[in-house]
Amino acid sequence: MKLQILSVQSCRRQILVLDEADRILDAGFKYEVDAIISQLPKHRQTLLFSATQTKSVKDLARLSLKDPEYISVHAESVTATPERLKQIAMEVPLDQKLSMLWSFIKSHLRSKILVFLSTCKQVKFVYETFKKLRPGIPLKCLHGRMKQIVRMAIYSQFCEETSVLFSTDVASRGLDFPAVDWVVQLDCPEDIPTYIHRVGRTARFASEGKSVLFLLPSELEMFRKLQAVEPKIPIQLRKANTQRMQSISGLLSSLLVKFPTLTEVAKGAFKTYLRSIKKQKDKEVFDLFKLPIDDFAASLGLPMTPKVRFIQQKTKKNTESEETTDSENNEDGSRPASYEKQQLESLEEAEDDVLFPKESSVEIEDNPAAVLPLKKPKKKKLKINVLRPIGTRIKYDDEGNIIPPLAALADAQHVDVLVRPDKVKERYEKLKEEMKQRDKEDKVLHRQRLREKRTKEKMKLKRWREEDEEDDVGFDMDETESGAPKKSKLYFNSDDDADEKSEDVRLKTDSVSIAEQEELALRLLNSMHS
Ligand SMILES: Nc1ncnc2c1ncn2[C@@H]1O[C@H](COP(=O)(O)OP(=O)(O)OP(=O)(O)O)[C@@H](O)[C@H]1O
Repeated sequence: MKLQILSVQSCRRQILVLDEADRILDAGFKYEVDAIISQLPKHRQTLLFSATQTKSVKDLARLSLKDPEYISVHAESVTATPERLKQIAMEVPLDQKLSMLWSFIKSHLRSKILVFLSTCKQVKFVYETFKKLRPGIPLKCLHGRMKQIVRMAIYSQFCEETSVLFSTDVASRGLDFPAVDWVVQLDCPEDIPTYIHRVGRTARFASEGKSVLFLLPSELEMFRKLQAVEPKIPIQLRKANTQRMQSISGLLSSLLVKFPTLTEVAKGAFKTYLRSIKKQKDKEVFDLFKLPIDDFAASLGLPMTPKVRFIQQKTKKNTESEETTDSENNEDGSRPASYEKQQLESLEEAEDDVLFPKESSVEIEDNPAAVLPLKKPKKKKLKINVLRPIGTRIKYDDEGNIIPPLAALADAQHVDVLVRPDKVKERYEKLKEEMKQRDKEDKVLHRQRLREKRTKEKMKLKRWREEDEEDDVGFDMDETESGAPKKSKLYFNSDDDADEKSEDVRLKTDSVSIAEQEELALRLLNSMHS
């Protein structure tokens, strides 16, 4: 909830109206309210509205009220909450909350449900994960980190559509959603007025509605406080039916693996929830150190419990305190009552600078910049321990005797035992001979391969030429223009040796051809004479 001063030029205005006056008058808006009042005439009418009106003289004195009159619309009402509202509280362990909420939504698919959570990151986490798990009803989310125009769009959608809206306390006051069937308070409200405003989102005017408040075992004091309110809040404590509950921690784990960005959202939800508990003023209800933190992290699907500085500091301090001297303890060995308080106070003072934004905003908002410390954390310097003993590594030989490392260099007396130069020389010679022999063998092998290759090539060439000659003999009997017979074609000319051979082949072929021709001519002549 934020208050924005648009213009304070109102000296002629006669009436000041403050809706949700108890909230507007609390410390968070002091600067803005004082600025507005300073611009208004002293003689004016001041109207304050709220379902949980402040009667604090201190608050009212700030407004310079003269003879204030308290008017209650429900003065005759026996209950502080709407008459048609059915209210129940359920004890649910922290690690079962999400599974319980999931099961609740799955069994109320035709209801319009408004779910309240403590922080923006929790809203984001539940909205993103449940959306991916597809419960069978439209889901929406609303929180203080959203722009006003987006918030208005979500508001309109939720007014019109049967759906589930996950929200922070940004929707706990002043918003008039029609026909909300259920208000689910997944996280315990900070105080009784917040409870009344939250449940007031249903059963409005003449309509009916139901609300359920999830309480951790450590938060049951809130139930007793609600019962003690006057006029009464008719709320009943019921046992959760865990048999009908569908556990979703496994599904959430799978989602986090599939969508790694969700892991960061889950970590944010985890941390901001713990921070919100730590920040609560009512320590009778909210006790951070009673929470099953590891189980809570696992229930969000996180594989490991994220580190939370203020819890670690507390745990560390507890461990250290166990080692303190008896002088700090009472005679019976117990710790003085003030000790724990002191520890917590000093811890809170130290953490507040680092963990909480010093904003006037009432909603617990997860400003990452506010979480970061202003000073850069100093990098841990690497220290080299020069006094560390060196050379203590033990080596064993084949027989299991200990060989000190670098013994040959460090201790000349044992050099002979460890390294024998004559043997080394002998070994080198042997290796050298072997290398030479292998080299020789390699050369021979290489030459042999070359020879084989060349022979193969020659053979191939010879075969081609022979084939070519055969072709010439069969089909190329024409003479050239000069009368000489055509030369056989030479396709490959890569080798001198091959050239000579081809010449022989060609000459032979030519001579046979002429002889045949002569023989043919003689036969013709003989046949003519005969
Ligand atoms: N006399 C009336 N006749 C018909 N409808 C009414 C009447 N009074 C209130 N309503 C309806 O009841 C609903 C709640 O009214 P309104 O928002 O003014 O309540 P409110 O006290 O300001 O609530 P809150 O501050 O808790 O949000 C509205 O939808 C409004 O139209």
